[in-house]
Amino acid sequence: MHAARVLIDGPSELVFDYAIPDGLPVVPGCRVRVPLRNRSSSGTVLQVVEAQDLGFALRPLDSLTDPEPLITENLLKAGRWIANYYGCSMESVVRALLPEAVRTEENSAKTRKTVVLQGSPDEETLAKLEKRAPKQHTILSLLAHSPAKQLPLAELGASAAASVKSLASKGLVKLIDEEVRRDPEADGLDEILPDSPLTLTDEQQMALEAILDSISNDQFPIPKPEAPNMEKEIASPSAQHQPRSPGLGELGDLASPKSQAQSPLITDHSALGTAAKPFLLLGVTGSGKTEVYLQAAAKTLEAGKTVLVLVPEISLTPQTVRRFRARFAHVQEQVAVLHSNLSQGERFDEWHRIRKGKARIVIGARSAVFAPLPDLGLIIVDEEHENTYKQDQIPRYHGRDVAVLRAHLEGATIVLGSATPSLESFQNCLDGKYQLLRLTKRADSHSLPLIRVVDMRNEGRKTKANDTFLSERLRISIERKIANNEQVILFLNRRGFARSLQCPSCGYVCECPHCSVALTYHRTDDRLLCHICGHQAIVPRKCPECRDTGIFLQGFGTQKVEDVLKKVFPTARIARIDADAMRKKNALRDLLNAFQAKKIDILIGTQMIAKGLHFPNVTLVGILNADIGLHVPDFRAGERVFQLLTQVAGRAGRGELEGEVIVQTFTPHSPSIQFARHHDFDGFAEQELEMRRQFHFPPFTRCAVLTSRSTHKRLAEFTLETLHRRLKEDLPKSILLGDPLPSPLVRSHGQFRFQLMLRAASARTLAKHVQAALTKTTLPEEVTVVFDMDAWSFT
Ligand SMILES: Nc1ncnc2c1ncn2[C@@H]1O[C@H](COP(=O)(O)OP(=O)(O)OP(=O)(O)O)[C@@H](O)[C@H]1O
Ligand SMILES: [Zn+2]
Ligand SMILES: [Zn+2]
Repeated sequence: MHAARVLIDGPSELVFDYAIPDGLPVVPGCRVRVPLRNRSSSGTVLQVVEAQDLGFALRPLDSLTDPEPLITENLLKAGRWIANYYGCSMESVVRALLPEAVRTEENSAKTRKTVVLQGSPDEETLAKLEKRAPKQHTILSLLAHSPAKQLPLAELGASAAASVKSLASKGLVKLIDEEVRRDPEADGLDEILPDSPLTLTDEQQMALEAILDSISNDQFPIPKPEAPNMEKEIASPSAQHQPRSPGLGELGDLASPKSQAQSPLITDHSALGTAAKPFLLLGVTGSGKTEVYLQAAAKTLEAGKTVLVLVPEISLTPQTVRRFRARFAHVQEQVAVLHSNLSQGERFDEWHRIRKGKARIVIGARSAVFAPLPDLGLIIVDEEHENTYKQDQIPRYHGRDVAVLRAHLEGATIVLGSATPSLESFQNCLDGKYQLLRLTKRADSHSLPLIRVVDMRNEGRKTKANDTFLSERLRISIERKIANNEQVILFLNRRGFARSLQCPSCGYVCECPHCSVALTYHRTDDRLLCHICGHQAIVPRKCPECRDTGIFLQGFGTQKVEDVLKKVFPTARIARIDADAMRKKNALRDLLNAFQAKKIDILIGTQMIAKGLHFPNVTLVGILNADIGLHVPDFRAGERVFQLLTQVAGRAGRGELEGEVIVQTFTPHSPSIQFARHHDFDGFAEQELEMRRQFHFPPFTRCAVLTSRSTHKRLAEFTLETLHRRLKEDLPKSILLGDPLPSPLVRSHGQFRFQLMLRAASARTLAKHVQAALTKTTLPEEVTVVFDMDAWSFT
């Protein structure tokens, strides 16, 4: 006899076996109702197992909630891998796999009463009806003239029900419950004009052909990704930590002990044909990557397969989404865009449309990686370097890496695209794990914009105190553009909290001698601290380089910039995009539309405006403070600044007019700025990778962060110190263990936070060791401990 191993919905992570009643087609991934103590509960079947003889009969499960499994076998496999690798509960992963809207039964499909004509009535019947029941006659002729020979009951008038009932009793019509789609696009969206494929440039053509070759090549073996044995996200016993449940540890199919591969998820690359490798499409800004995606997607659909497109965030990439809609306007009903603001009902319908293969091209952010597309042929991850792909809540998965895994499980082709790929992905190309495709020229054959670097160390003396962020050069350029009716984007690189010390006259920044990241100033005890290794330093009263005494804390916000600019350019129309200004629904869309329509001269923004926007009339992009992001306690700081400068600069000169970029900085010689200035990704990657190798950072190690949080500062600190001591016992040589330290953002949401960083060549070794330490430690009730594998945020 077989039993279903069922994960019960709810936070307690309970797993129980239930007998499967005869004839019930229960397979892994099915949703079921089961008896639990004296009530009924819902759950997900993780496995179907041989029932053991326990000396008593297993309780049978009650029923299947859906006729078919909601989670496909491949997604269930991916889910198990995520639970293991990121050290979170399978329950939390099932929550990610099945959106709330799909799990709760109240959202079930919306239907409407519909009247369907049955055959065609003979003359005699019609004549009789016309005389005796004119209303029934009218309904029949309406139906006969409707294209589908059916009409919603509601459209037949208020009192049609009785007539329809008697028509039904005569067998002339049938009343059915027709499923209707709650169409998220039914109202309010701008009209989309269909467009057609462009003639590709040679580079685009070569990239497309490589991708298409891989799609038509079906020999795609199933990989064994590295799966460390982490159990779950760990919390205090009362809050989240529950005794280990049966079933979750048994991950035989994925947890291959031999797998040792480091980066994204692929173990034995020799087993994969060359065509099967993930592609990294490295194309300079404006090189036409999107056109390559569009044509690859079209071919995939033609081949009868489906397409998944991941973007960093739907609301921030409106132009990319619109281009997909326009290209596939002729099969509009096959496109699903998974916005975060879909209603529960809409989400339910879109999800089922996808699962049934009705929506064959899905566009969405991170969580769309779990869209249940059947026959997946192609996955595109646009702007693959974006940190929004890393989820910062349980389960803390990386959407791009899960996409790579999913592509392998499904035998699909995957294309990661960016003008500034992550060093993780680029190193995978150097290692031969990914295949690099390059677009080196802008598609419209315009040249990349000229980037000028303004040394702000010389500006302080020239300008008045209240507009020190605006150099002469930038001010003059803005004036000129406005006079010419051209548009300007000003970009403010902002980090709210972590402050570094920088000398205003020479630009010197206090850095950690061991880690080469900026030291963070802690006001409370007036000291500088390295948030990676714990190195401490006293605050210099004079600049160590130039002896200037004005060494200061830097940072100003978009609001202030806007105020000052309004004074400096009183006639200009100025608008600001930042998280505060964009709280209102559609505010971003309206503002971008206004900018497109040239109703705004100067647009000020933060990181938000760095992503794939395309405004032909923008001829000047100013970057006000290129340094800020450079001096945060994060080993990816230099990489982020390079990415931001390159992406932002890429917004200039995308039309007929030539573009100009002005970068203001206190550290004009920093490599991130210089390489960005020369549009030199390879140069940047080479020197940055050398630094990463030397200091043992990713992609050469796996890096995880262990954080303790509590409203009681001392408790949080003490807990992490205890964990640190445990971690030090029998520490494997290959693990680099950092000190327990206050987080850069030490207090957040009323909780005190302490963290330590772990690095190792193997994620598995790392996770195992952490798990062992946690098992040995009893966590106090009020403390939450969070494990973040492949951490992307160190705040
Ligand atoms: N083969 C082509 N012929 C003519 N124009 C093209 C071609 N391919 C793309 N374009 C146009 O060039 C512009 C830039 O292309 P696209 O936005 O696809 O580049 P991208 O690489 O995705 O840019 P980014 O990374 O900066 O967002 C668009 O206006 C697009 O319509
Ligand atoms: Zn100095
Ligand atoms: Zn350090």
